[in-house]
Amino acid sequence: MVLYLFGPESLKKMLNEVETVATRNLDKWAGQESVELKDVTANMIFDLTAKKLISYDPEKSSENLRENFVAFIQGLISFPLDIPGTAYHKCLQGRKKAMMMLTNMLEERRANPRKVKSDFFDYVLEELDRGDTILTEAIALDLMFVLLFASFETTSLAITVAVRLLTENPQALQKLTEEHENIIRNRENKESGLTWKEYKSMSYTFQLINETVRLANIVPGVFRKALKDIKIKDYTIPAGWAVMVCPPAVHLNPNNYKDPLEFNPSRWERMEQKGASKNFMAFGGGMRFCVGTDFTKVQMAVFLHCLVTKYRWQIVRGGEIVRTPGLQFPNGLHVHLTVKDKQNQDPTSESTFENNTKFLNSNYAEDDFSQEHVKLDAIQAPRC
Ligand code: HEM
Repeated sequence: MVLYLFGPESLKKMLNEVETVATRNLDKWAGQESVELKDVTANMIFDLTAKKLISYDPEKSSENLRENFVAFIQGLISFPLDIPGTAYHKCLQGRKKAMMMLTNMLEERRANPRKVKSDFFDYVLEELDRGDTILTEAIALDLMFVLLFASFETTSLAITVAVRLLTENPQALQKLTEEHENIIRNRENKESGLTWKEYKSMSYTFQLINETVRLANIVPGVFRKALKDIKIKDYTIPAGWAVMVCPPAVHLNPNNYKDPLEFNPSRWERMEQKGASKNFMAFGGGMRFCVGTDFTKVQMAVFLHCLVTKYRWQIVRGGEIVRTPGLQFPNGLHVHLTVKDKQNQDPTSESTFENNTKFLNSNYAEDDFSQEHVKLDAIQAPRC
């Protein structure tokens, strides 16, 4: 069912819409003194996903659906003390309010069914009305909640990490910019939007996305249950035990990745880039492999295409990373964006990098990815 929304056919149709949304937003942000990238990209992605899922329009709604998800996320891993003021209480309240909004929408949709299916809710309703379905209303509402929650926080974090890494790595930015400028250069009609063929040709971009999520480790742990006794070296995990798999332990292991703390998108040239493997599980693996992987890649690739072909940027504030244990930018990543042509300056030019490098050195010389890995080691200590 989820493939109606995030399968290849649907993504092909969505490509131009994703590009229009990214272009419109970047254009708006470039007119401002600075924007906090994590927040604005989360907003952008939430609005697009919520429109596709439930035709949600923040301009027309009296309630702020995203606010409830933000409260939910902030208390997701917190001390379970349910009294007003605690993160856990806000988390429960956020989920309750978001679920209430979704339930009301479902009831309203039931009362006024649409003739033409136009969003994911319509497919869910059709499935619910089938006599032989295993889907219940409660599961359907949970699914909508999970899809909304999983879509915007993860991808906006990945975009923000990618921009920070690109800022620190001029050669990678240069290579990425060349790939995207070539796409436009080789086009017959320079004004036309991205095609699926062009999207599929972005080989360096896909390497960069893999390298970003490998280092970012946005999901620090996934859970499984041992269905039978499992022997690993001299240990046995008894049947029935819960197992927490820590992707960072795999992604930062020098036996799997040479110089694992180094941001080196080109390392993926010789590696399998799709799906999951025992050395790459940023999107999980097996039966529960992330259903939003392709959607995320479309969003990231298209956003980066629009960014590097039309804009240059400078980090003006924030950028520090902490893990609680999920990756966070506690002070955001504030960037000043300018349209390239206006400045008549290449985004990879010396002065841009000098400015950014000066900023990064002065503001978080102590806080680079290797610092984060120290923190990650602590998280990984009790790993299986
Ligand atoms: C950078 C972006 C993303 C990352 C790093 C990520 C990571 C993951 C991981 C590690 C899992 C596996 C959990 C497990 O194995 O137990 C997962 C599952 C899932 N993801 Fe994502 N995800 C991303 C984007 C998205 C998006 C955009 C959506 C939806 C629009 C999404 C929806 C889901 C859902 C529904 C599952 C559960 C699948 C299942 O249990 O069958 N994710 N994701």
